[in-house]
Amino acid sequence: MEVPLLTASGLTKRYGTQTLFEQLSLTLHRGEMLALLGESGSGKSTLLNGLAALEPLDRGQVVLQGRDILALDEAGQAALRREQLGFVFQAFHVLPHLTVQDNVALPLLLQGKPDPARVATMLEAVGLSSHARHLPRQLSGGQLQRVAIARALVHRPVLVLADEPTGNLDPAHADQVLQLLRQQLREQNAACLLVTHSAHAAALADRRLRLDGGRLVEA
Ligand SMILES: Nc1ncnc2c1ncn2[C@@H]1O[C@H](COP(=O)(O)OP(=O)(O)OP(=O)(O)O)[C@@H](O)[C@H]1O
Repeated sequence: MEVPLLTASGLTKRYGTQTLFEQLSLTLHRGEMLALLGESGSGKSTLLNGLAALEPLDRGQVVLQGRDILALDEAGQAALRREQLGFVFQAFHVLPHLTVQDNVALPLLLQGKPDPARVATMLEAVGLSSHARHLPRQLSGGQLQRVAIARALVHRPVLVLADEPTGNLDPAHADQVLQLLRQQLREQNAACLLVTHSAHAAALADRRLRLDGGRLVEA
């Protein structure tokens, strides 16, 4: 059996006396898209952010390609996020004053590895070559979400963390964005953890887990 890309174990998060989840385990393999479902407030976003050390967990280990993310110091975690992770959120986090191509180029610039050819390839892949020099305000919601996907993948991350990436989109555009994400993951042999309320999005994943009462169950 192939070694998992990511192995998380013992994940525990409490707010005061409330235990959001306790002793959760999770594995992800390369090329895999795993959907994370669960009611509002069940802790999906907290878990997603916890895996990337964007939110402190009370306990747990998150081993990505042999390295325990939570055991790294802050600089080490930031470097790992920059180099190995890609993020897609519902609110896009597309920077309003940068053109589409500059937004997509950002992860490469942050690593000191500018690569205009790679940016052009990603814009082509998401069907936005003709919008390269546009500003975000000139784009539709679906187009913005495609910018976010291009940016999340431009630096070839091994793991993409996506939190409701289609939450703002109509079904046709949601489907387009998800298919695109899938295709890009496959091409790069990367994995994706996809937090979603959408049954349709979940159906496109390889595997589905539900966070329910602090436990992860097959969905
Ligand atoms: N800083 C905080 N202090 C106390 N409680 C918090 C804090 N942050 C989040 N919570 C609680 O943790 C719970 C889980 O929140 P989280 O955003 O992870 O849920 P979710 O499953 O992603 O929800 P949704 O589907 O609505 O986005 C919520 O009940 C929330 O109120």
